[in-house]
Amino acid sequence: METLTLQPLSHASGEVQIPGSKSLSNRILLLAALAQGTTRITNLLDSDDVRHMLNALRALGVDYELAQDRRSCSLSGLGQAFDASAALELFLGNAGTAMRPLCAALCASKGEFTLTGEPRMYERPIGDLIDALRPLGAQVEYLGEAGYPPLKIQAAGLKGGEVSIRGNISSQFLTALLMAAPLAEGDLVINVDGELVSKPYIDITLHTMKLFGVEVDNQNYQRFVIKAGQTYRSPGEVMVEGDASSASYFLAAAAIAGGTVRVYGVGADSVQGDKAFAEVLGKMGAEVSYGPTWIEVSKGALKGVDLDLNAIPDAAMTIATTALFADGPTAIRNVYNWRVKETDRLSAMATELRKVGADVVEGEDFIEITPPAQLQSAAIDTYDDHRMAMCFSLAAFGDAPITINDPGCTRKTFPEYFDLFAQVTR
Ligand SMILES: O=C(O)C1=C[C@@H](OP(=O)(O)O)[C@@H](O)[C@H](O)C1
Ligand SMILES: C=C(OP(=O)(O)O)C(=O)O
Repeated sequence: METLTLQPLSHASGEVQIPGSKSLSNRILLLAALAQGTTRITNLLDSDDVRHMLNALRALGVDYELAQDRRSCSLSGLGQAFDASAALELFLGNAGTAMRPLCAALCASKGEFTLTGEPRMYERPIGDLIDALRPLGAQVEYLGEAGYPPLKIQAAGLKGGEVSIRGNISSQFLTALLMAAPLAEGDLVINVDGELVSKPYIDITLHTMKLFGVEVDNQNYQRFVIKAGQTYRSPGEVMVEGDASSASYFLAAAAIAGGTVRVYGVGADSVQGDKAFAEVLGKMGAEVSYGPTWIEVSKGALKGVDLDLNAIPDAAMTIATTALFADGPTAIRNVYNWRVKETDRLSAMATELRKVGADVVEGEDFIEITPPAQLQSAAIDTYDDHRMAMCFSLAAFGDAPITINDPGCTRKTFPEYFDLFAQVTR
């Protein structure tokens, strides 16, 4: 296994151009494929999750040309749902933003599709989405455990109607249903059953659908109405915003170490909920300013916070390691679904924070972190979770070296992370 040892760091400053958003890249690619017309996409993310979407679209007969650096793409939309004459198997890695939305869009298409992925994908639930799709006519078979991929879809389109979907495990189920809705034969009414987690990701979905010409009547995130007769139409050119979750590591580095870091590509105008990460750093005591397309953070004396971070589950992981440098304990609450992401993130986070000396309470849906007087040197296991690798790079701001096991796992969303981190912390 590859490892990377970070010697103790004391400084972070500079400017970072943040690569494209995973959430936006995969939504834009899917809607561009379904839309009428050609879409020219710039600042596309080049990472495993996006490659899985691109490979699936190619197999589904979508024509596109990628630039050599894979960061811009010209894609000819089908102007309709997918239609495959031969049975297809699509491998989607561990990309939730590919598996869930493609599953719904394929149910609304024609053909026989088998959706596979990495072993961890087979432990990540999808049953709530399938339960919502079946009353609309979807024929889905679980090839392994019920409620989980791999799946076999015998697709013959979706009818309209009124359905309920549970939102307490992943917002991606609702996102998937929303994006497939215009492909259904009639009006679709979606009722959210119970709590909806990760709500800002629904805003990203509605924003992207609107960009492609589809209006959704959002009734307080509890009921969504999508009128039939709407078709996705290409807006022509689309630029993908920088990834707000990827920005969090650099902003946290500035808050911890001193100096000033400005990230470009994501700012006050961003549609991504994770732009609010910097506000959390502000509550911890950092100095924060926003421009339309940038965010800047400088050091303050950091104090612990006690916050519900359900709305920003990805960036919340960065708060967990930033908490190592606060004066006093930090609690991150209402993050049960950390358990069903790339790994069980509550358990992984607790285990690795203890290795550097923190005192940690792991609850069913929360984590409390009391920082040690001095961080200990440790080899951090990353559990094939890009965010474990990235957020533990911040532990190197203590006085002891930190080894990151399998740093290459950042390829899921941010292959060049450690190079950029080295530039900012040099
Ligand atoms: O829709 C999206 O793009 C995402 C939604 C979130 O997942 P959940 O809704 O499962 O929390 C987030 O953690 C994931 O990285 C991306
Ligand atoms: C949860 C994540 O990914 P996915 O899109 O696979 O759900 C993540 O990137 O932190």
